[in-house]
Amino acid sequence: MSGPIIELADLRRSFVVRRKVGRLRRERTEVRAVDGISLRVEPGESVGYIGANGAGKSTTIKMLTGILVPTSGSVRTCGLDPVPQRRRLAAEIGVVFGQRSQLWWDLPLRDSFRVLGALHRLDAGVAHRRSAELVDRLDLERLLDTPVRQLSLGERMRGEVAAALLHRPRLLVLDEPTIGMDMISKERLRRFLVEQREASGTTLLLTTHDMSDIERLCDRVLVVDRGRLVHDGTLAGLAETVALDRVLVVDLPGPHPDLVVRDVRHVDSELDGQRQRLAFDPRRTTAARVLSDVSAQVEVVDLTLSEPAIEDVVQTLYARPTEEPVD
Ligand SMILES: Nc1ncnc2c1ncn2[C@@H]1O[C@H](COP(=O)(O)OP(=O)(O)OP(=O)(O)O)[C@@H](O)[C@H]1O
Repeated sequence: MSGPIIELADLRRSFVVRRKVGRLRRERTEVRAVDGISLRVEPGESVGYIGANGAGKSTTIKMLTGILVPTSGSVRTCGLDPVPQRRRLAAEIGVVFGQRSQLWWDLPLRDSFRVLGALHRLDAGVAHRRSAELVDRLDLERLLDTPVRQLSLGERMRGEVAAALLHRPRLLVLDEPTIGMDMISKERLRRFLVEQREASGTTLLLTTHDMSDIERLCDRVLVVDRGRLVHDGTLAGLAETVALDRVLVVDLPGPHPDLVVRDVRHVDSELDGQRQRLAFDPRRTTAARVLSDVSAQVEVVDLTLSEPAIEDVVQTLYARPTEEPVD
């Protein structure tokens, strides 16, 4: 099938909530969770869908996966109307929710894969071959007989991703896939997703609060604010629009006065200057140049480079007074 994988046109979803006003009165208020979003995602794209808490990300995902009916506008996923064609859509998409499991808590992973294969009506031989391949690639072999509730978060998420890919969906939707995971588990999962995309051309749509997920996985970033799309472009384009400083943290062998480096703002020092934070605008200089200038003054024993948090990027974007929604 050709055509876009996701197509939203003026999509809206409101909720009526009852808010307490004063001590006794309750007032009905309309929350516009998604407020007129239009976009297309083409096959093979990898798209990050980001925004602050309550921006409308999950509501959008629920509509494009058929969990929630839109108030108005249209949504097509893999050419299908998600709610009425939910069963057909299930064959085309895989969904992973970081905070919710699609696996059976008391069953070993192996059995969950069997049940899912049957639900997708896969031939037993095909299901076995596919799960064996995913088990191998996601390093799940030694965990197959462990009940899901006994798995660590990172292990369970690898199981979730395998489960979501068992039927070879064209679109994989990941809602906060790395939330709560340690660095090594996050990196492992990201590497797998990059490989998956290269090998199978799976389209990825993910929401995350972790900038590194976007950096490693997405070539396009959509930013949503109060139900409206406020950025659609590359991460580099977003960084340029927002122009947030990056921060280089350097550890020195001993106490040291505050460093003075060109194109750098000294943020703070700890331990009598043994650790110093240096902020720089990536459009004016690079981490390599800052490091080289610091090394010319003093030995650097360790360093880390921190990226702006998604919350900061998004907040700065909203704070721009001339910003108009793109749709
Ligand atoms: N079932 C519901 N009933 C009432 N209000 C809802 C419902 N679901 C979502 N909302 C409201 O809609 C808005 C958008 O919520 P949504 O969960 O889509 O945000 P989000 O961007 O996914 O946030 P987070 O990053 O915190 O997951 C919020 O104000 C939320 O309170």
